Amino acid sequence: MKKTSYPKGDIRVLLLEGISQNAVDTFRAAGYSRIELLPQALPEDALKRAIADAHILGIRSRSQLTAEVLAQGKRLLAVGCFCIGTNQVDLDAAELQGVPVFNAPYSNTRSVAELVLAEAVMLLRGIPHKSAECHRGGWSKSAAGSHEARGKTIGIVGYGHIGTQVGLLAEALGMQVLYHDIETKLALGNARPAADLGDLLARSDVVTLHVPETPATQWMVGARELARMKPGAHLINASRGTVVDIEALAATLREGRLGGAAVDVFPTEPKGNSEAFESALRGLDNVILTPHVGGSTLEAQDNIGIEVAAKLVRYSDNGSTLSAVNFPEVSLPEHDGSHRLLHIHRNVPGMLSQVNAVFSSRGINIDGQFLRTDANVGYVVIDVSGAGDEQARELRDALDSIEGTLRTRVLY
Ligand SMILES: NC(=O)c1ccc[n+]([C@@H]2O[C@H](COP(=O)([O-])OP(=O)(O)OC[C@H]3O[C@@H](n4cnc5c(N)ncnc54)[C@H](O)[C@@H]3O)[C@@H](O)[C@H]2O)c1
Ligand SMILES: O=C(O)CC[C@@H](O)C(=O)O
Repeated sequence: MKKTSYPKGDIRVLLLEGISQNAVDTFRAAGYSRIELLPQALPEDALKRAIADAHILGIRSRSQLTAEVLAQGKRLLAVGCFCIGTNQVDLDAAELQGVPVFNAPYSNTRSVAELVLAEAVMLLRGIPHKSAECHRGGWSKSAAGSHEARGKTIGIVGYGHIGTQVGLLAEALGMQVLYHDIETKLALGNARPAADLGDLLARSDVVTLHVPETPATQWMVGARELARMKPGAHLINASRGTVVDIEALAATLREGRLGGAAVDVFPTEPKGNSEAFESALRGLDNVILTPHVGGSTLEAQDNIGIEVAAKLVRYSDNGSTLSAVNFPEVSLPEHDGSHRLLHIHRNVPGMLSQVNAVFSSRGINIDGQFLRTDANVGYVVIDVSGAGDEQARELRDALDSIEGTLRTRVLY
């Protein structure tokens, strides 16, 4: 294990929102010891205080890392979202602060897909309503409104990692699979693209949403879209709460136009398990309500813990930003020389020549240099041999004084 310039024992890792113990174990195995694991998200003020002391911050979907919150993270090196979605982080603000953000793009995909398929079957059979009646002492043994999934059409909006898995599972049950995506997607199995969203809504018995939260997906299913769905069809949303207009959905369900719905995500979600859940959908028997647990299986959380912690360790130890969601991606080899320096800067012309001048003007030969840029930021990693620790610190200070520098580190 290469010794880092900043001792690992001093690097503070703060993990919020009940992240898996596997993450802690991964950090410990890599030599990190100052790890704090909290079961809940923090309110804004507490989050601002906590981020001020953290070098590495791990969150899930509840912690809102706005530009204002991030600005308190003066020591912050990296953020890990121990989930798929990264909409809770102001990614541009993080990047311009020199902070890469990592996530787990696949580890809970299967968990979401399994839940969605199970909900599709339950809704097609009218089980939520029947179950609620039984709980009240009722007994409506009847086949009316109960359907097999076989032969029915499932319409998948957002045919990405989760959407394609849902499609494959649904096809195994004998369902017809239609999908709509803004990108051209390879159809798996016998799935077929719909002409557009309206076409998908009009032809599906079950519509399931698997898009990310973006300006284009905000309220993408409202009264107009619900009106285009087949009478008696079902809607499933396990994507993000801002994708569906919940009031419009509740009104449509009350009118009896749709058969039912399963909703896992909401425009406003409780910050923790002790906060009350409010929604216009509460009390509707034909709606399955779940507390944002689509990806919450032990299998998924354990895998996510390892995956994201490993990415954070790799960045902290080695400088690699491979698979960061907001940052130029650099995959770095191990380096046997004396020092590795990181320079993160605004992507403006002339930066690299100024960086190189810092080394050439001191007669220091560069062993290896790795540069990647995106529209906002450039990330350059410089490996050198033969420089002493004192000289490495002096090089860092010289790099720091280049105008447009966002962050500089001597990694080792
Ligand atoms: N409920 C949960 O616990 C849970 C768990 C995991 C993920 N999620 C949510 O599910 C979302 C999807 O996850 P994924 O891994 O499949 O993501 P993904 O990026 O693999 O797939 C998303 C797909 O949506 C498409 N898309 C984007 N904008 C669109 C639009 N306006 N119209 C149609 N298609 C559009 C993309 O092209 C992409 O194919 C995540 O962004 C996350 O918000 C929720
Ligand atoms: O675990 C969470 O809080 C979020 C789960 C899910 O919405 C995701 O984006 O992966």
